[in-house]
Amino acid sequence: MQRIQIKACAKINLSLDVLRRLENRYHEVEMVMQQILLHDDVAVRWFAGEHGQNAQKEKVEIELSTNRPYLPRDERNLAYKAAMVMTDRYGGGRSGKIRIDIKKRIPVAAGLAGGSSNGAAVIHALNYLWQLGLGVKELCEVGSELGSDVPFSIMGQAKENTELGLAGDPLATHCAVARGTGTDLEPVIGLKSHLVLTKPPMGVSTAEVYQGLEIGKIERHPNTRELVTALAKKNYKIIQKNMINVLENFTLTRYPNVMYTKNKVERLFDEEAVLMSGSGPTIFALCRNRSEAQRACEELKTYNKETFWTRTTY
Ligand SMILES: C[C@@](CO)(OP(=O)(O)O)[C@H](O)COP(=O)(O)OP(=O)(O)OC[C@H]1O[C@@H](n2ccc(N)nc2=O)[C@H](O)[C@@H]1O
Ligand SMILES: Nc1ncnc2c1ncn2[C@@H]1O[C@H](COP(=O)(O)OP(=O)(O)O)[C@@H](O)[C@H]1O
Repeated sequence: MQRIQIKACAKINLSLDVLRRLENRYHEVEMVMQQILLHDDVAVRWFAGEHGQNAQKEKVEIELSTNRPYLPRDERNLAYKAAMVMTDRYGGGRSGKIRIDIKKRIPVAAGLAGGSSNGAAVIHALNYLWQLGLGVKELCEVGSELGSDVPFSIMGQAKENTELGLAGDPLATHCAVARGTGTDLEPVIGLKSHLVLTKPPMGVSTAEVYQGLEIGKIERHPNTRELVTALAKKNYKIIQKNMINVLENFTLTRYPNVMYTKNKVERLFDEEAVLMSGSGPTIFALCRNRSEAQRACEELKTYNKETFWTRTTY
């Protein structure tokens, strides 16, 4: 039996712009995605079965466990689905069992790509355990079959999980500009910051938010180029000025709980350093140091149980 454990990190969107609705009901976006240290632990074991003639008859079995009993443990789980996609593509001639154990910390349906990070981790794990020798570009291509956020998770995990041997790959990065449907990724210099994240006790459907968005009525768009330059120059004033998420207005208006949380966080911080991540409902704030993040976390925990202090990865 061979085993690897992967740090499946969450992401935040430092900016999120929607440019247009596409014919396939997806949307063309332009966003800056940043990996954060808050992570799930994804352990993957490969029990090789018999080789030779028997291998033809046997196939690859997949088994999954998680500490969140309400999550599916079959192909509806992105980690399980990732194992299926990898088996379809690269499992030919192999027989045995893939055992996936997920210890979740990242809140679910939160705008933090928790599920995507689990899928990405399984793709990395099987590339490693099966010694496929695939680079980040090829792994991202597999990941894009699972979801729009999966390729970024693959790039981030390649940087953070050095034991995978891919940290030097040109596409391994903590931060990227995402274009197209979110899978066309350009590595950029990221943000070094402590953070507090807080999620009201509800989930948000990404599809509902995109479908509900009225693109013509968006009032403020982020300037992605300006944001990328500001990140490279560590110009926090300009970074904060461009921390705009065009999905925020829809989620805040539709869910008063999220609006309430955002107002609470804004009262603790400079308003410009506070933003909703992805389609929500998690609200994050940039903090000056760890103790500020810890203090804010204590305070916000009294409103939302799912409140964390963490930092970006860099
Ligand atoms: C909004 C973002 C920002 O990073 O993240 P989350 O809030 O989900 O974390 C992403 O664009 C979400 O990525 P992800 O959650 O992987 O989306 P997918 O599974 O690919 O798609 C879910 C649904 O969202 C809508 N969708 C997604 C991506 C996109 N560019 N346009 C869309 O309209 C589609 O309706 C799709 O059916
Ligand atoms: N491994 C997983 N972890 C979390 N959610 C998962 C997983 N697999 C499938 N899901 C499903 O995906 C949906 C979105 O999950 P998640 O990735 O946490 O949200 P978001 O994209 O908003 O960050 C949830 O409704 C959940 O049931």
